[in-house]
Amino acid sequence: MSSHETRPCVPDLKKERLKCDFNVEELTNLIDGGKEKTALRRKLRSVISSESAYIDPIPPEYMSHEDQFSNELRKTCHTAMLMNKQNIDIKTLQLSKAYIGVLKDGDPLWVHYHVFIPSITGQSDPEQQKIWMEKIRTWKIFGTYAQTELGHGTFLRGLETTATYDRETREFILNSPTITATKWWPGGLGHTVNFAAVMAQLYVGGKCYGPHMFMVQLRDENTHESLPGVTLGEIGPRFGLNTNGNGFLRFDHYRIPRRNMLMKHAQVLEDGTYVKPSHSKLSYGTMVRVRVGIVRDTCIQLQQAVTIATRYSAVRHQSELIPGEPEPQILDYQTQQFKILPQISSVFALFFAANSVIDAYYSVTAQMDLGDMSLLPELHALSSGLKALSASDASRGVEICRLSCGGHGYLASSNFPRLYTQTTCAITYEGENTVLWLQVARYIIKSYRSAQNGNNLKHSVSYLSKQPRPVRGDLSNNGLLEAFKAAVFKLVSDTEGRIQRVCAKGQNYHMAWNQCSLQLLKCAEAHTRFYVCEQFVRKVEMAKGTENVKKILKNLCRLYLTHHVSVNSGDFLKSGSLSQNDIAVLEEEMCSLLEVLRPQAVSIVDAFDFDDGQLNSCLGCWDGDVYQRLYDEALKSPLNKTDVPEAYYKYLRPLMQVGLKSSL
Ligand SMILES: CC/C=C\C/C=C\C/C=C\C/C=C\C/C=C\C/C=C\CCC(=O)SCCNC(=O)CCNC(=O)[C@H](O)C(C)(C)COP(=O)(O)OP(=O)(O)OC[C@H]1O[C@@H](n2cnc3c(N)ncnc32)[C@H](O)[C@@H]1OP(=O)(O)O
Ligand SMILES: Cc1cc2nc3c(=O)[nH]c(=O)nc-3n(C[C@H](O)[C@H](O)[C@H](O)COP(=O)(O)OP(=O)(O)OC[C@H]3O[C@@H](n4cnc5c(N)ncnc54)[C@H](O)[C@@H]3O)c2cc1C
Repeated sequence: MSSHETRPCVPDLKKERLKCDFNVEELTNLIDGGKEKTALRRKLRSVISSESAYIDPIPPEYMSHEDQFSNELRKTCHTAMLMNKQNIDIKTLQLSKAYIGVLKDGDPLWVHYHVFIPSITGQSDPEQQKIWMEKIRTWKIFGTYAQTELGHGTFLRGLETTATYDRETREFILNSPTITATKWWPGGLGHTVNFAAVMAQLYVGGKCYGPHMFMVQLRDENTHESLPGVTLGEIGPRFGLNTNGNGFLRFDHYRIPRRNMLMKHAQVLEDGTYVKPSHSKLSYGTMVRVRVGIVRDTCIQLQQAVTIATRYSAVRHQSELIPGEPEPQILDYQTQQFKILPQISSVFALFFAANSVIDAYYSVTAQMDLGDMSLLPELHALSSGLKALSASDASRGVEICRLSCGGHGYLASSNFPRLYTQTTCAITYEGENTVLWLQVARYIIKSYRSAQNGNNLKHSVSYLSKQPRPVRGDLSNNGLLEAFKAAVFKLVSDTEGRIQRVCAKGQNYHMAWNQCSLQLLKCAEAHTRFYVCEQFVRKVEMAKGTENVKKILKNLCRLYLTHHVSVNSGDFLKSGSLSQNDIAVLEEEMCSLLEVLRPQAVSIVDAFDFDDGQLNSCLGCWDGDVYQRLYDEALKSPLNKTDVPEAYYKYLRPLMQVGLKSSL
């Protein structure tokens, strides 16, 4: 049973928690990766929760843009000091769930820790690392990842910032030749960081060698003033993440030493000789790493949203289910269960997928460090697909959770608006989703063709070697995975056939690709969905623990499978891997699973173990005292400081005094 079991809560939630038939703490440990990790997370959380510096002086919604930024910078700097005192690695803290809730609308140093530092460690040679990492460790250098420009974010070969080698002075000259060459978006670039890892087109002896990365000082280390030749600023208010300090940057023939090119993979020697990397896309390595991390991050955002929606749905009563009877908890409506429970299953699907892609990342990069690049294309496809799938599933999931809370879900005090803006931007950053889906499709089509030519395929696409033949009527988990394979195979073979047909009509390959890109997107998503389903099934099969926790996992896994078969039933029918009757049986099973899981829903989300400070939501609080919290939060509005606001005297009263002349 949960350790929270004895804390007071409203009767509805008490009743829900008493229904719990599994060990909540065991599920928490599973999600954390073991008992010790739960203990560590809670220890970190208790350090964080006891810090008065993290209390916002007023709700940030009521602060100016400038004050919001300053308040978050204050907290992020306090964290650095605190972790230093406690001898805790700040990157570990930031990736831990323990830190959730401290920064409300973005961390101006997030890109420094999780994109800039990995760029330095992953892209510079040992000598460069030694120099720069020392300065990073001693807080002399804070940096960002400056790649995107006003004119180009996706198409990196189209970047316009140039880094031209001057052999005489052994320097690179950085320049922004056009307005569209302005770096635009990098987190912290506005007014926080003093350095940046800058992606620029490398020119040596008049020849362009494509995008390469450079370590560039932007501000004076003592005064923090921008250096001559560098123009910096903030890009203005955004849909969300308004305190990330996203900035712009222009160079005017700005010189940096030759050794400021990051030289782990490619080099420019003093005499201007270019030494090429062992794989042309190694300079894109940071992006692969961050895409992998995003899967885990979006999963945690969805955990917060489903916790809020589930608890609120247990507390909220509305309408009549049976005429004349008391209003039921809205969680008793099947339609409400259908909004929320598939999102809970999605959390677990993303959780297992995130773990598996993180493992793949470390094992492939270890091989790459030994010089074997053969698995990079598969890792690129896998990380791109999972980044795209997790970002779009999680942001859709957060929005469904918000809608499931009716009007109150629209209030800032529900915390849904922030959660949504945090999750939806992951669809765009680190590779826009459509673009990444097309990268996955490219890998799948290439693999399919390679198999047609008799070659062996890498593990994740090996099922594209030959037409899978699922056993008709086998609706077990393995049976459904086989059906998935057959459905994806059919999508891929049809799409590849269509590309060939378009080409046969005289169209060039690239135009044919574009004409088939809607189907290509479908192939990519279906392939990635299959991967996620397979990981879910296998990880649940392997899960250790008590029978009741395993039962919860099995039911959630089954809900995930039946839900996604139902949503994509057309693909299964077209491939002949499932019949109409199979689909009807599976949809009925999905509805029964909603009923089976409903009594456990509150306890499952309790297992995510967020405290109220982290959820920051009137609707999702542990005790369920929703209405009092909503009322108290409304009273904090500055407009409620006076009964009659000043705006009344300025605008409304003069209008009322004039009166209406015409009788409309
Ligand atoms: C283990 C990890 C643990 C922890 C990680 C830590 C934390 C992360 C956690 C969470 C994040 C949470 C919050 C974040 C808050 C704020 C935001 C923070 C950061 C955002 C930062 C950014 O957005 S940085 C900018 C990102 N920009 C992009 O992603 C640009 C997208 N564009 C591209 O990647 C490429 O240009 C392209 C793929 C679209 C096309 O490239 P290009 O035109 O050059 O190539 P081609 O199309 O011609 O393809 C050539 C072949 O190369 C293959 N390819 C392409 N990319 C790669 C790659 N990266 N690796 C390997 N191979 C690659 C391509 O497939 C082609 O192959 P072929 O064989 O088919 O020829
Ligand atoms: C919150 C946030 C933080 C960010 N942080 C950073 C950062 O720290 N550093 C940094 O360098 N950048 C950062 N970025 C920039 C981000 O990486 C880019 O916005 C992203 O890569 C998308 O590029 P774009 O904006 O040029 O979109 P575009 O590529 O212009 O996309 C616009 C539309 O065109 C479509 N499109 C583009 N190319 C193709 C194609 N080949 N095929 C089909 N459709 C296509 C897209 O699908 C999309 O619908 C950040 C962005 C955000 C929102």
